[in-house]
Amino acid sequence: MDTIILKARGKINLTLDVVGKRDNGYHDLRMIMQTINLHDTITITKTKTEGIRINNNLAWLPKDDKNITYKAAAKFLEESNIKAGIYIDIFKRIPVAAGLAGGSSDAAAVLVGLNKLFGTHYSKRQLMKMGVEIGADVPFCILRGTALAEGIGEVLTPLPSLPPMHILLAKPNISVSTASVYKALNIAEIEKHPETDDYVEAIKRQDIDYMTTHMGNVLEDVTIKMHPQIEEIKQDMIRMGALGSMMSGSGPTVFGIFPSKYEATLAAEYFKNKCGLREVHVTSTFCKAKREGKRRHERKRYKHKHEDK
Ligand SMILES: C[C@](O)(CO)[C@H](O)COP(=O)(O)OP(=O)(O)OC[C@H]1O[C@@H](n2ccc(N)nc2=O)[C@H](O)[C@@H]1O
Ligand SMILES: Nc1ncnc2c1ncn2[C@@H]1O[C@H](COP(=O)(O)OP(=O)(O)OP(=O)(O)O)[C@@H](O)[C@H]1O
Repeated sequence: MDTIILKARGKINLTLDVVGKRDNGYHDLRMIMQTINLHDTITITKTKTEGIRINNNLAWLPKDDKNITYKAAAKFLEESNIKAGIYIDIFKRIPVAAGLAGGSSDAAAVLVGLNKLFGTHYSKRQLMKMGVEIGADVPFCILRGTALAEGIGEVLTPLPSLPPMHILLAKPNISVSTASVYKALNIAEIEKHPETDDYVEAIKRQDIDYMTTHMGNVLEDVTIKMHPQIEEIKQDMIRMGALGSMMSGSGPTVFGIFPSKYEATLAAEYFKNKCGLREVHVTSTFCKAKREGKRRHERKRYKHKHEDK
């Protein structure tokens, strides 16, 4: 195998709490993360000439060692002591610098893809360990699904899959640097912390009503102070029928959970046409259990087919 194509899915934070600050500036978190189906497509090809080459479909996105996928590939080659040539093509759909872990997910896909391409058989845990050195969200992007994330985001406890939910993403026409949001946060000034443990229980009993009405993100106040239009988008989403709406990660993307794809699509038209937002997507929550069930089924079918011969 010389080429592999992977889906690098984004994420939303259903809750995000900051519980401490480390000497190196990083923050201790407790947050519930959820993979969404909106994805970038990553194609990795082995090449004859040694080195890492990158291409992507956005004119302004780095194509050199500034691209996070370069760092992921370099880390993998260093860890595995492999000397090889790699070409990475990225087709971006996930908005950049948006709070949706677009870059982190690309990096995660590169680690997973190279592991398959070179047959190195690293475990998921080993890949996640490599991943955290590239970015705090990378381990979750390797794990995927629904999870409680602690530490700086890398201590992950998988949670039961959520029932499929319709998600609308609306990004104001601005980009926000994650570092600047964490820098501006004053932990002592946090007014309301999300009830993370109660939220975990609600996920366990699949209580959608609780899940849509008890989301909370302590970074919201910080980013909204910088860009008040985030609050307007949140309120518009509720007015347009969202069961709940919140900023994802450090922002500025706002997501809404809608009762149907139809209502999410109507609201999307409003944000695109009436508010002039350029990056609006209707997507859904990624169900890991369903995906793994499908894979088991495919393996079984493959086995049957070959045993019949
Ligand atoms: C906001 C979230 O997306 C929520 O899921 C993540 O916490 C951010 O994860 P990320 O973008 O992968 O983070 P990194 O690329 O490792 O770090 C970006 C910047 O965010 C800050 N950062 C990140 C994670 C963390 N637990 N504490 C932090 O203070 C650091 O100052 C760092 O300079
Ligand atoms: N493959 C990539 N995809 C997206 N951004 C990249 C990539 N490589 C480098 N970057 C740089 O990383 C920064 C933002 O990354 P990213 O899109 O992961 O942020 P984010 O949406 O805020 O994610 P997170 O929720 O993890 O903070 C931008 O400055 C961008 O130029």
